[in-house]
Amino acid sequence: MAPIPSLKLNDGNSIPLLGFGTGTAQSKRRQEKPGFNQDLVDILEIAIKQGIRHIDGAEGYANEEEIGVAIKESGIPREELFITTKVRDIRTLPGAIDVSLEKLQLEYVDLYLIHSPYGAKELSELQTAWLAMESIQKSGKAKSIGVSNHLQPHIEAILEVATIVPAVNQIEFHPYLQRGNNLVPWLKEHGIEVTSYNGLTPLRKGLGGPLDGPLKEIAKKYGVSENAVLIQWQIHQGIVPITTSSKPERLAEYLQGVELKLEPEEVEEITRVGLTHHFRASQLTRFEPDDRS
Ligand SMILES: NC(=O)c1ccc[n+]([C@@H]2O[C@H](COP(=O)([O-])OP(=O)(O)OC[C@H]3O[C@@H](n4cnc5c(N)ncnc54)[C@H](O)[C@@H]3O)[C@@H](O)[C@H]2O)c1
Ligand SMILES: OCCc1c[nH]c2ccccc12
Repeated sequence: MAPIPSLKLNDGNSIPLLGFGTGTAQSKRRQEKPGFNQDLVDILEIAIKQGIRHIDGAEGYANEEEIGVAIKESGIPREELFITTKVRDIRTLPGAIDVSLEKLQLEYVDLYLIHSPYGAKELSELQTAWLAMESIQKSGKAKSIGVSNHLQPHIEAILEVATIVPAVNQIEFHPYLQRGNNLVPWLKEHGIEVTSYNGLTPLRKGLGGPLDGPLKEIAKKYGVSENAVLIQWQIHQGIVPITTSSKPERLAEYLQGVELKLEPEEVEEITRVGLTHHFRASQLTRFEPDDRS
């Protein structure tokens, strides 16, 4: 399979168009079987063998050690991988990166994110945190720096003091959460790329909603899975989906989504139908819950 294409970030670095998430699919497993998560190492190794090069981790997922082992065991040269981690508590910056790098057994991460703005009581705390993030990038411990779950006011506060514009904002994004179509264009105008999570919500908690029919039809037309269609729907808009699975066959479906070509009318139909509803995956009450993941 051809290498997964990349998107250029505002600092000149490139981010592969599909990321493998380590935060949610494995959380149930962690509760059932605490301790070193060999299942995560195994699926990461499979994902890397299948061509995935972008891994999304976080201090808060408590699995950086496993990611480090999988990277070492994959045998893939470090510079061919794109590794993200996130700081959980901004008050631990800039030292937190050293702890993460030690667990990951890495000299640097490709992308370091502030996991959430909500740990800050005042916007000034976010500004202080951002300056610490800048010092981390300057030290070479993170090639790129960014944020996650930040809304426009959070980023506006950061931009007031920034000498480095965040490269990325990682947010929940799917047809049923397009944020009134405002946040993504605003981020792009400011040179900030978007990586998305919960992108498969219409096929999970949103199952039973108005997108069921269109997704099924489009997937049938191209002989791919519906999640491939949703992945391409994001990539088509210049968004980098972060998704995951513990099932290798699903990873293969996701990869088909990277290569899929959709007609502009198909992308628009998903956008239009998705905009008829608005909810976060975590707060869904409208459709029948789906727990097949
Ligand atoms: N920054 C943040 O605050 C934040 C929050 C949540 C997730 N994340 C990141 O994003 C990653 C992906 O998040 P996600 O797991 O919610 O993403 P997702 O919406 O892509 O869902 C992936 C899950 O859907 C399941 N799935 C795939 N196809 C399905 C189908 N047809 N029917 C039913 N289930 C199906 C998979 O097995 C997997 O468990 C996480 O692992 C984490 O790395 C970040
Ligand atoms: O990324 C998953 C959701 C999330 C946001 N902040 C966190 C901190 C620790 C663990 C998970 C999260």
